[in-house]
Amino acid sequence: MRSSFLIVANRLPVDRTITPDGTASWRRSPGGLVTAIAPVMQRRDGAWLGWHGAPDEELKPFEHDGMNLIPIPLSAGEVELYYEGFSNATLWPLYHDVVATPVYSRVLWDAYRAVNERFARAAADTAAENAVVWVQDYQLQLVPAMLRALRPDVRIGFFLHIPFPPAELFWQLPWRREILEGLLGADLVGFQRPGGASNFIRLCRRQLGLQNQRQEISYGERTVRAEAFPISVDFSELDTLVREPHIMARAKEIRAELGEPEHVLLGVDRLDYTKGIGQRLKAFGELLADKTVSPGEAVFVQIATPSRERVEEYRNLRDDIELRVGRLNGQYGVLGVPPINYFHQSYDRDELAALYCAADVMVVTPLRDGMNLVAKEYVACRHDLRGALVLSEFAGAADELKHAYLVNPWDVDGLKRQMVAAMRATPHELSRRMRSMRRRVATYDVDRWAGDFLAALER
Ligand SMILES: O=P(O)(O)OC[C@H]1O[C@H](O[C@H]2O[C@H](CO)[C@@H](O)[C@H](O)[C@H]2O)[C@H](O)[C@@H](O)[C@@H]1O
Ligand SMILES: O=c1ccn([C@@H]2O[C@H](COP(=O)(O)OP(=O)(O)O)[C@@H](O)[C@H]2O)c(=O)[nH]1
Repeated sequence: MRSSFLIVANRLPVDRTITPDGTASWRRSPGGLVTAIAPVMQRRDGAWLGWHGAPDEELKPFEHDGMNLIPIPLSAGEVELYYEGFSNATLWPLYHDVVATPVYSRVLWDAYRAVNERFARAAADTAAENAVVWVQDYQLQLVPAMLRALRPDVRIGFFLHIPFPPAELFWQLPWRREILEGLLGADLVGFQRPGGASNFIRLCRRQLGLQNQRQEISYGERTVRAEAFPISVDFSELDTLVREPHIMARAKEIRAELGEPEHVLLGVDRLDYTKGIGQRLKAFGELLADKTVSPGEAVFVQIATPSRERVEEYRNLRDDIELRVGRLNGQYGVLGVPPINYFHQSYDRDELAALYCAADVMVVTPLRDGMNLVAKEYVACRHDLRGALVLSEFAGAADELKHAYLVNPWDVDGLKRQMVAAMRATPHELSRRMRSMRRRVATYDVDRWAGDFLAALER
């Protein structure tokens, strides 16, 4: 059946997994893109095209949690070259300020182009006459132009969930022209921050010699708009969830399980080198070393969910983080009281909400991050106006959450100072900051994000 509203993303909201007894089941896909797009899709009629997380498997369209899902197959070779390769070993580090060295390889590029072509064809086959097609993220930057060539009647939006880098970095990419032309196939290109939109406009001028009037780029007969739309969370759903007795009880239980420390600090991230997990552990380790805090008085809970585990940088990162955790616990722990509770596991919404409620200080220290929904989720969960957010200036969320304890994660002393300030803040100070951040996230929630983007696309 054809749809008049399509989401096209690398991932579907669920991954197909095979349990040890051989039965197939579905598990929520990792990351913030799914967190944000799923509620948008559940409230609209339409279909979501994406990969279902299992290589070499062709599946029929199916319904899940009120969403129509259309699986796009990827072979094991394509997973390696397109997903792990060009998407996550080339574009991901390049777009995150080259915090790791990008791999430039023609073989990876060829796979990226071929998979983008498959997504574009699938979208062209599924879109109804004059449909709205909303393409998501860096894995599919060629789809807008490919789809336009196949279906000039449809309206095409594109949203980039990660930062769009400055021209000086983007310039490294041997296929910079092709990527820009791919994106220009859209009618509207959305970014997390205004800086991303202006980087893109500047590159279109420099690389392609195009003219623009503020946000509007003239491209042949068409005009393409480039604008920031900061993504957000389902504020009211989280705000309602954390008032439920089972979440409140679980939050209390978590503090008890941790030994009723005075300060619970929390980190929740995919195990990714952009997230600054090492930097925050270093800062916490130094606070233990100089006895600013003692084990038992302060406990750090770090959830590092498995991510892109076959990419070399991610494997190295895991070794590095686990070595650090082991060393710090070995050096400063006392029997039954490890200062760091580290989990390489994924948790569901209820457990995360309880953890957010149990944490006095949420520590979000990416070296670069498109938005960081974890920061906004923490704010949405703290209707008690307690809790402090330590937030990196390099996360998109820092534009909006100005009353967080803002940090430069490269500055260890600054990071330590802000962690201590957050731990020692008075209830009055905490509520002043939290109230203001909650006002922002409540107003600019995920519905507002999608509504603003789609309204701009329709204009
Ligand atoms: O699909 P994976 O390779 O397992 O990675 C998970 C997702 O990571 C990235 O998330 C980004 O989107 C968030 C929501 O906009 C944003 O808050 C965060 O800063 C980004 O890193 C990636 O962009 C997604 O495509 C992945 O699905
Ligand atoms: O064990 C976990 C850890 C994280 N998340 C969710 O994963 C998303 C992470 O999004 P974010 O924007 O912070 O970063 P990303 O992983 O997309 O880079 C958030 O919605 C978290 O609630 C989750 O469901 N289970």
